[in-house]
Amino acid sequence: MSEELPLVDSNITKQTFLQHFPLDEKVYSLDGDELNFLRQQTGIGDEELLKRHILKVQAEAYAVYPYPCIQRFRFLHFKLPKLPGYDRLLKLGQERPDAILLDLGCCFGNDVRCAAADGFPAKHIIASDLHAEYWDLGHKLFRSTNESFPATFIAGDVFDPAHLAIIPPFYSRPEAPIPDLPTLTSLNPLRGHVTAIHTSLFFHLFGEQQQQHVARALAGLLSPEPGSMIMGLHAAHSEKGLKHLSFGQDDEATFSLFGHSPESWTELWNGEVFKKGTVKVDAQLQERDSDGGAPGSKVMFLIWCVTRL
Ligand SMILES: C[S@@+](CC[C@H](N)C(=O)[O-])C[C@H]1O[C@@H](n2cnc3c(N)ncnc32)[C@H](O)[C@@H]1O
Repeated sequence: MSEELPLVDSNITKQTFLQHFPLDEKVYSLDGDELNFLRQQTGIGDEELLKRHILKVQAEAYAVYPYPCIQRFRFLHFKLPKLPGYDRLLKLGQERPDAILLDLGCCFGNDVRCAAADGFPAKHIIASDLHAEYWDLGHKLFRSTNESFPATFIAGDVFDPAHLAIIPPFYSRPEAPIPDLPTLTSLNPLRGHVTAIHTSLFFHLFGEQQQQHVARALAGLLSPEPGSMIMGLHAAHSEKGLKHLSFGQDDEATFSLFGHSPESWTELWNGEVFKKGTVKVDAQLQERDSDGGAPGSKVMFLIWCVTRL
């Protein structure tokens, strides 16, 4: 298994996360579409009861691993539905009978649950994460079962070749047939068959070489059909490199975060990962609230989509 959170300096440990990100009801926020979605999915109409339900599941998830995004309730907030390629993705789900959507680093899976509610066939959705517990907690959070939300979950480490090995991208249809999704135990049999891959708040967990590794590994899964896409958002920089950012509720520690710029991210996908000219890369920076810094502090996020031409 890879070591988790290699982005943080080695002196920052799980213990340090717990110290700097104590669970705190005050950072709870849920409104608009996300509140309505949670109400609809859970059947809990009362806002206070819903909040108690969420806090209970959050505490269980935090005990699995104390990700700042769990402490900051990011698992309730939509990422995929707000990405520019989302409508195209839903269309692919409707138009391609064999369309498959993969969410990598899915955590509770709120984004793919929204895609399913918006019409992407749930049986054609694969979600994957290092921690299977998060997926189970997703069922608890959304009060669902494998029957009511029949997406396939596959636990695994993205750096484990037995789960996801690096192979060159496909430029013609793979010979191997599409596997029976519910029987999958790793991502490898999906090579060349995945129509759309979503991965948010994920790449920034890793350094430069690991980001390149993940990009190559995902490229080998993507279908060669024009329009197939890989998309997501994560913290990045206006210039490629390592940056020291303050860390924790009180900004008292620092950590270094490797980030691509929109230009270097585009070059990575169009030329290094895929043959130049075979994909279109949209990548733009947006300033957003930081999950890692003190409340109110901002970081740049890369919002991106790689589409097969
Ligand atoms: C910061 S969370 C983001 C979750 C979700 N995508 C979101 O946007 O809310 C990162 C997720 O990546 C998972 N993860 C971390 N390292 C991983 C690895 N090596 N392989 C697979 N998943 C990993 C974590 O368990 C966690 O659920």
